Amino acid sequence: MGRRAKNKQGDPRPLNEFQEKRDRRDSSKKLGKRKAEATEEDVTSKRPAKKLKETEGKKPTTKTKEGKKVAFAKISDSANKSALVKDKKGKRKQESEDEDEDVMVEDGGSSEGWEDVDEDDLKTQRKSLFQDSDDDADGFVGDLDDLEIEDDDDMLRGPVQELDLGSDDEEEELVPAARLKGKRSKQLERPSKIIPTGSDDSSDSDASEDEDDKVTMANMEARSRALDAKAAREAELDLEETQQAALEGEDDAESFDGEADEDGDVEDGTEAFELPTPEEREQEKAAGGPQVHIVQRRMRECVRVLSNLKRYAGTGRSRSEYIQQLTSDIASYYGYNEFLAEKLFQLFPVSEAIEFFEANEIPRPVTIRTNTLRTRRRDLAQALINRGVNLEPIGKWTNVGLQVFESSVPIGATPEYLAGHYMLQAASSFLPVIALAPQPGERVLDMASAPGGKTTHMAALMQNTGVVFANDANKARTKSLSANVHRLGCKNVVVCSYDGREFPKVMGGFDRVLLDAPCSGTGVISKDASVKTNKSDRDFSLLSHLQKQLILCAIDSVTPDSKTGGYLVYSTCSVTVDENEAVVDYALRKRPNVKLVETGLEFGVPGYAKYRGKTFNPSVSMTRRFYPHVHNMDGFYVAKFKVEKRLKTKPKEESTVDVDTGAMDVDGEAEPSGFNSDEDREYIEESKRKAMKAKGTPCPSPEKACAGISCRQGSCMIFLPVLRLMYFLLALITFSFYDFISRVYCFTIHCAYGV
Ligand SMILES: C[S@@+](CC[C@H](N)C(=O)[O-])C[C@H]1O[C@@H](n2cnc3c(N)ncnc32)[C@H](O)[C@@H]1O
Repeated sequence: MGRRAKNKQGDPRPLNEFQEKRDRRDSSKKLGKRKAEATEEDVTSKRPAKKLKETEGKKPTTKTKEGKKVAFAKISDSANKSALVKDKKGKRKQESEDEDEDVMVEDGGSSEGWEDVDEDDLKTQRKSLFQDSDDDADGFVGDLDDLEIEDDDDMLRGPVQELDLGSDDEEEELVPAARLKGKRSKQLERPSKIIPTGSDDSSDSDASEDEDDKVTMANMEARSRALDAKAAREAELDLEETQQAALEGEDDAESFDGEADEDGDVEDGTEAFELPTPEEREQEKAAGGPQVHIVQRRMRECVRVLSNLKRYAGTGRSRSEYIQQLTSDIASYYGYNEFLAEKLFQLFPVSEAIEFFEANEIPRPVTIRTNTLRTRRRDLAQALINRGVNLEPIGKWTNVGLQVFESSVPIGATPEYLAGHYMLQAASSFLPVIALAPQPGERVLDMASAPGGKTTHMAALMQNTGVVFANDANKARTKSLSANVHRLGCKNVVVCSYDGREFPKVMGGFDRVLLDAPCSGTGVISKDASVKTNKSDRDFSLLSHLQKQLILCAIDSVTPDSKTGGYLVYSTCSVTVDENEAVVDYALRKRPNVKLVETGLEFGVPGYAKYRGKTFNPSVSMTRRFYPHVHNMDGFYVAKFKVEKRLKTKPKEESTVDVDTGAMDVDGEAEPSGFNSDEDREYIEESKRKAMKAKGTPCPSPEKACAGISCRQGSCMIFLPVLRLMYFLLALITFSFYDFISRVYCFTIHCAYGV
């Protein structure tokens, strides 16, 4: 429930609150505690309509019991217990279906909680939803520029799948001989809903029993007594089970986290966990991969051991061996390639890493952005509610975002959508535009803009004044960009298609530039699971290199003389350090005329100023990271730069800087090039020369001909005049020599013949 509750739409925690929570977490170090906290959040993040329903004739005591039963079902280690719980759950469902509905709302994971919102609820919502504007918003959300309408159901289903590291037996029951073959996520083989529903098969059994044995006047009294006795027995069992669940829940939670309790002691009787031997691993492989429940148990054990290696590690085993086993199991359990599983695992403390991987299995909420060029959020919400769309403002941090919970119409094809009243857009995509804060009348560049979610947002903030150059290197993608620009009625947008690295040569002098860079997409794995397997070390190197080139060109496109701006925002939908902090740090080193400034975003985790032995510029902590498991939005990164006038001094020599800061370079080698100073000119000249050669045009000048061969621009500047002088002298000498010879010849002729 803890993780599920966290992934439920809730207010984005502001940075300080998030940090407080982290501090609390660090001090308590108990998953049990996290669960308790999450429960509180869960209650506060419930939607108004459901709250209304809960207060109508519900039995809170039963609700609590049910909730605990769910927890028990999840964490139970015994197959018998598990079966018992399921059986009993079914019975309870028969007794009261309403109760189940409440439980689901409370657990916050299931769509059923919202499926039967009736007219009255909708009316109540209509009245209350926007009366106090954003103030009642509890939300946080995900990216949907390319939302498939068929996926709506999935997107709306809510977070019901989760790694249940303590429910091995249930898993076994459902997938008896499931083995981890290949890279397919085992999440897919898990039940889509852990929370019991009204359609539970077992719920019917009692009914049929009762029907067989018909009620007559004669047996009525006896039956009634029997039913009373049965109810009393069940109540007793319920109580017993609830207490047991509470106890085991705590135990399991602690053993999952493997962390010490409040006194700093660990559970008594916990034994060391022995890793499988190489032979055992071979056997496992030969048998077609480990079974799901074995992997789950091993992951849980490794997490526990890593929390206190000294105490729980097997004899002679090192931390790295447990980490290796854990990342390998994460890779097979969630379907990642081992390289990426390890790369992402390294970003977080051990138990948080599991939460991150879990969150990637859950779709982020559906969100839309009101196009203020065409309508107001309140009017849009009303229009959509009238069409049967169940929605709510996203959160206080945006006054244009709406989260869609449920819709009886395809949200990407309503008349309002077609009329450009909104954009289907992930909440994370709002962030870089909010950070950039383009002003009316400015000249703005969106360097990598297709399909235009952020471009159209900027145009709206600028109230259709000034100009936004919406560029994208991919011509095909500029079609959807243009379509969106037209649909949303943006009149201040110019669409163009250049490689971003050609800026500012093609045009420059912008007040603000947004570089929403092409990236690996490790922040949007819940939307595109192919990222799990198709990214290699080389991809990250190439992307990081491209991002470094683009960011320098983006910086150079900003005019430091801007009266109102002079800003660049760099963003990615990736969580890796190579694509984020390393790129930002590189830009700071290569362009001494820029500095990082606060993004102005109210929440987000500070960027890494140090990471795995690398030290970046300390100001990198001003950048912001966003995570699915923390903010319930796509993984995202935002950095904001202020561009100032160039100083005469040259940027520090790369090698020195690398030694100083230990910052990462492309492919781990010396940085190949930026687009900068004398060094860059050489590369530019070379590419010009190549382009001219390709066109069959002769190279226009000796400088250009020699650029890119081996000489540097600086040495050419000295060498060429010397060479020219030598030619001149040689010519003079040659001329003088010929002149002398011809004179001698003339003199001889004159003497000999007297002519
Ligand atoms: C993350 S997407 C941009 C999303 C866009 N900002 C939005 O909000 O809708 C990155 C874009 O960069 C474009 N791209 C890739 N390489 C590029 C380059 N060298 N120059 C400019 N754009 C590039 C891709 O075609 C892609 O559309």
